[in-house]
Amino acid sequence: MVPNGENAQPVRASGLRPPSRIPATTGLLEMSASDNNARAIPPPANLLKHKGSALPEPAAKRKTLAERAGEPVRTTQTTSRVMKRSNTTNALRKTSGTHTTTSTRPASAAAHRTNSALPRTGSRSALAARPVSVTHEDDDEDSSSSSILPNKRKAWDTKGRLEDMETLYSQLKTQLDSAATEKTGMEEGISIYKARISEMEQIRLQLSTANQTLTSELTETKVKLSSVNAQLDDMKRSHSFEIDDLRRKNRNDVEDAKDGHRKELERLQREARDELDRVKKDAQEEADRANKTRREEVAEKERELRAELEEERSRRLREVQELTSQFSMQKLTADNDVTQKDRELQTLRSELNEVKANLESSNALNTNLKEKLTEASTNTLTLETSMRAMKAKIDFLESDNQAQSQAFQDLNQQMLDAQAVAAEAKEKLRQEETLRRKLHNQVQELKGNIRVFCRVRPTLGDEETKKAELAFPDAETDSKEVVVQGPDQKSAMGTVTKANNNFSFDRVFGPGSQNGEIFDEISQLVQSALDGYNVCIFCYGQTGSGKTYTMSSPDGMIPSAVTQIYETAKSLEDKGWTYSMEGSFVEVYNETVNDLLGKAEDWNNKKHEIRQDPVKLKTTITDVTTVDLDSPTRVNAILDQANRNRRVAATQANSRSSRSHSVFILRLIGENTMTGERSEGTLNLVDLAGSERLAHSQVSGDRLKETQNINKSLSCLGDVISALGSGKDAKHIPYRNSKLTYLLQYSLGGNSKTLMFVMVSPLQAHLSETLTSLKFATKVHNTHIGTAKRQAKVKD
Ligand SMILES: Nc1ncnc2c1ncn2[C@@H]1O[C@H](COP(=O)(O)OP(=O)(O)OP(=O)(O)O)[C@@H](O)[C@H]1O
Repeated sequence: MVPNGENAQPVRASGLRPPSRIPATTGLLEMSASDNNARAIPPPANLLKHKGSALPEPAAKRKTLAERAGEPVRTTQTTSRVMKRSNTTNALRKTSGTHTTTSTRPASAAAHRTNSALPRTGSRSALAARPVSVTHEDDDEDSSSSSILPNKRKAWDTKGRLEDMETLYSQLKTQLDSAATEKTGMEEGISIYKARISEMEQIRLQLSTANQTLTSELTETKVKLSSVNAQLDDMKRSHSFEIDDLRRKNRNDVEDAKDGHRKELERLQREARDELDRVKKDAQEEADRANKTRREEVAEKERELRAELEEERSRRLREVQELTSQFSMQKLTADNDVTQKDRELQTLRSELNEVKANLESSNALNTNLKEKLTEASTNTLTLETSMRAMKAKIDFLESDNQAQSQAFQDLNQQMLDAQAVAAEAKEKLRQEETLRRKLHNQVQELKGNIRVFCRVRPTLGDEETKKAELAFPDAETDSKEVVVQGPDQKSAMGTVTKANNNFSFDRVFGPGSQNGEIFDEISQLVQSALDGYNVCIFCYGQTGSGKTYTMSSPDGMIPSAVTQIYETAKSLEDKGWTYSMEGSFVEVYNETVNDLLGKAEDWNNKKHEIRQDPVKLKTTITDVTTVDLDSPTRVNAILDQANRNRRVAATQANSRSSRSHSVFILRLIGENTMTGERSEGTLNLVDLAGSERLAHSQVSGDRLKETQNINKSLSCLGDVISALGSGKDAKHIPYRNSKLTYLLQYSLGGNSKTLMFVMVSPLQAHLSETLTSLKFATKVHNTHIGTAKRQAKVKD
């Protein structure tokens, strides 16, 4: 419907015409809905994003009119609803008497104005005029508006159908009007934008003018700055010139002053030299004069002295001549006296010779008489003896001949009896020795073939204050127990307690024990070795617990054993036994056998192999040095040699004794010439490497290898002992798992006697290792190993 004159609105500032009015009957409802919708529509997202911008945003993309016209009915309906809403709003406003000036501003322009810098007037009206999205209310509305047309017209109701057509036409018209209005609104928007652009252009021009002004100011300032810099440079230059001048002047002054001083110095030196020369000359002249005077004085004095000397000499000569004449007179008198005395002396001598001759002849006579007397008494004695012999011969010849021969027979019988008794006694003695050996072995067996002794070393130096709590409850009686107070233990209640760990062994030696006392206990085992058993005594314990002290010190087990063996062998000689003793000393280091009596330098080149003889139950090591122990003192030389070699092999961080096992092997071969018996025993004295368990993670390289090997060999030793204890067959004992156990194969187990010393350090710091060692020793102590067999046989 074309807007009529009544609906024409006054021309607003924007120049837009208001939309045509629609009937007021539906206007209220429409207004509410569209108004609400307008408020409910959020600003487009791109507007929110650019809130801060002062420039107008381009219109949101919307469909062109042509596009909208091409859309189906729904689009048309929407457009018509918008138009209706606009009209309704305007109608309402008109009714309420409110005159708005910008009620028909295009929705897009109004929406954009929300964030634009343009003046905000009538935004609400503009929103009200904006097309809105379809709602359910709109749907209702559509249905009510479509009800304008009768749903069904009779075919013959041409008039009615014509009315419908008209109605549709009027609606289309309204729609076209509305599109034209919208177009006008958009044009108006464009003109506003243009105005705004020109405004902005003006601002830009102003800004560029301001910019130019500022640029020119900046240029001016720069120029000023450069002139100031130039001035500053000038000042600097002039200042430096001044300084240079001053320096030059100063240098010149200094040089002048130096020159002056040098000249003055030269002058003074010259003067001093002249003065010196003059003084020297004067002194020389003075000296020459003085010399001359002195020489003259000396010459005068010399002349005087010569005259005096001449005078004295002539006086003395005169005196000598007088004395010579006196002397010749006296000499003459004396010569006369001497001649007279000589004559008297000759007379006396002849008298003396005469007396001497008389004496000699009387002496010779005396000797002659004595000899004759002795000869006579000897003759007398000889005669007496021969007379007595003659008398005895006469008596014997006169006695009974038969009694004589009886006495002879008795004597012979007595001698035979004595020999028989002696033979019987010897046999008894031999039997007793055999019995003693048997009984000794029985006693050893009763004690068990593996025994464990514990030794606690004393504290040394300042260690007294660092002691752990160790007690020996039965020290006065059996000496078999040791109690070790464990580390602090915190209970759940927070109370701290210390547990007592009780250990019991075959014998416990406290810190006061001496090596001699300990040897008394093991001497029986040494005796067993002499009797033909294989014996193994080893010391187990952590580094510094006293293993080497117990084994190798001068009164330790090795020297004492050798001395005992030597003494016993000597005493057994009476019983028909002769012994030979051979010793070798090896170390097992990193699963390699080294000869401690060889040369340490050869250790890397010489390989020693362990060979087992299962028939003779004998172990030998190839290429190892064997020493005949023909005297007990020889053992000291052996120990010294071994120590020297170990010192050579030791490294800075590694004392060899703590990191290797040493084995002193003593082979004892006894033969009894009386009985034909033969025995072969071996005594192994082993000083094990430090048993402290080092964590592999703490070490690397050579030290790691050492640690692994020590740990391995000690655990193999434990395995062998426990396998022996479990009564396994010899074939299943893991001797081969380490060089140490393989070396000791025939000295550990059923065929031998074993003694283990567990060495204990008394220090608190070593408490944990102490407990570990004692627990290991307890396991060994609880092991029962089968009966030992003697390596003895009767010679063929
Ligand atoms: N019973 C003891 N009486 C006096 N001193 C002792 C005794 N036992 C050990 N010592 C001393 O303690 C120190 C350590 O002893 P020793 O060298 O024998 O220990 P170790 O266990 O053999 O150590 P390593 O494993 O390093 O060879 C030495 O100085 C030694 O003289």
